[in-house]
Amino acid sequence: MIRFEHVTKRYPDGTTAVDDLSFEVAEGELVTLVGPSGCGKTTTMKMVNRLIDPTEGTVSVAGENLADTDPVELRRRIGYVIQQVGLFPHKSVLDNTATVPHLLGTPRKKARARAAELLDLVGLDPTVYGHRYPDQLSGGQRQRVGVARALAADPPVLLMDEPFGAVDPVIREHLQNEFRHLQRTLGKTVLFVTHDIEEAIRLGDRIAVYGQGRIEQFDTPAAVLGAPATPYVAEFVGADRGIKRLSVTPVEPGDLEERPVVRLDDPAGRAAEALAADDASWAVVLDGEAAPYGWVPAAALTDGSPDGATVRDHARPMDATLPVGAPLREAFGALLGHDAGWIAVLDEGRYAGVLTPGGLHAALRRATTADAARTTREAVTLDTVPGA
Ligand SMILES: Nc1ncnc2c1ncn2[C@@H]1O[C@H](COP(=O)(O)OP(=O)(O)OP(=O)(O)O)[C@@H](O)[C@H]1O
Repeated sequence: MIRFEHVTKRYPDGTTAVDDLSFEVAEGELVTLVGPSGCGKTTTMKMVNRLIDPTEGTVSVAGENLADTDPVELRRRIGYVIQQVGLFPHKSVLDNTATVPHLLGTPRKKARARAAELLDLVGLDPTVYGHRYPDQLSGGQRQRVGVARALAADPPVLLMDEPFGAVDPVIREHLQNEFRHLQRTLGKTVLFVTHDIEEAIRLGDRIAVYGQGRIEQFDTPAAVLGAPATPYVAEFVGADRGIKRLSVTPVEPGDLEERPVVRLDDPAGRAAEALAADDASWAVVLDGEAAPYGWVPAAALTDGSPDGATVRDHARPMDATLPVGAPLREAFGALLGHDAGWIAVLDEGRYAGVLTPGGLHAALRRATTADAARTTREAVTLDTVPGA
């Protein structure tokens, strides 16, 4: 959808901001450009809406070479969200959001109706906020209006330059999650600039890690964290990259441990025999619907179960469960939050096994091996991206 081919940008003073850059963003993909200040991220982004033209090379969007386009017309087709939002102070939130469709010729009433829908979509009730002016909003609310406005003309491509940089960390994470969800729902192609590796990881389908004027690695967050292509990337993503990887690695069925399973209504004696046969000290207890109820220690079943006792009489509830596919970070949090040292995992609502600290560790190792294999195997057609 967005394609850079051997693009170089030299400013008149001789600064080479971007040096022979080649990469491609697929349709519907969200790519984050991350790197330290001055490495050329913004210059890259501004070449997509022709706020800057390349010195050499070609930038194209949907197959169209941008050198052949009218910049003003192009910008109406490409949404642009920046940190300083740039809302018109004298226009209401609703009119700010309706600006571009109105410019494009949509009748005012229709443009406003669409604007109201978009405000709703970004979590601002149009009946409450629509008639306010930008200075009557919080920073986070202004950013939301910025996103709504960028979406108003329904552009296939969105460019976002540190859009959430000015809001506090809690609101920021909230906006990131909402935006990610919105982007997936709407299927927009997004190029997103940030200097924050956490943000890049949280949002990106793929991340381009910038060194000076060039991309050092272009890959999925899991691969960048699991197999940094260069020492520079390893340093940039941080010594705690193992921890960060917990956020981007999902729990898979193969990570789970099998435990003996008993039912709430099983006779205690029979359950005790089943555990003894497995030489197990505890079992997972499922309810009548095969959903996890909790666990039962073998000792409780064997010690003093009167005739007629069932597992229910000894079972201990444990309400934390996780679905297959949940990020390991969530699993780790759940493990730490419950004393049990394991957590029941569900596959489409049915009990699938338990995750233990050992399983968590194995899952991380699995992800590393898979990433390493993938990085060498999956050739990326980009000839200026080392390590890809
Ligand atoms: N108009 C200009 N004239 C000369 N040099 C420029 C100009 N604009 C940017 N630069 C230089 O080009 C390099 C890349 O700048 P750019 O704004 O693309 O970086 P960035 O990665 O977006 O940085 P930041 O995160 O600080 O915004 C920097 O060295 C910058 O000083």
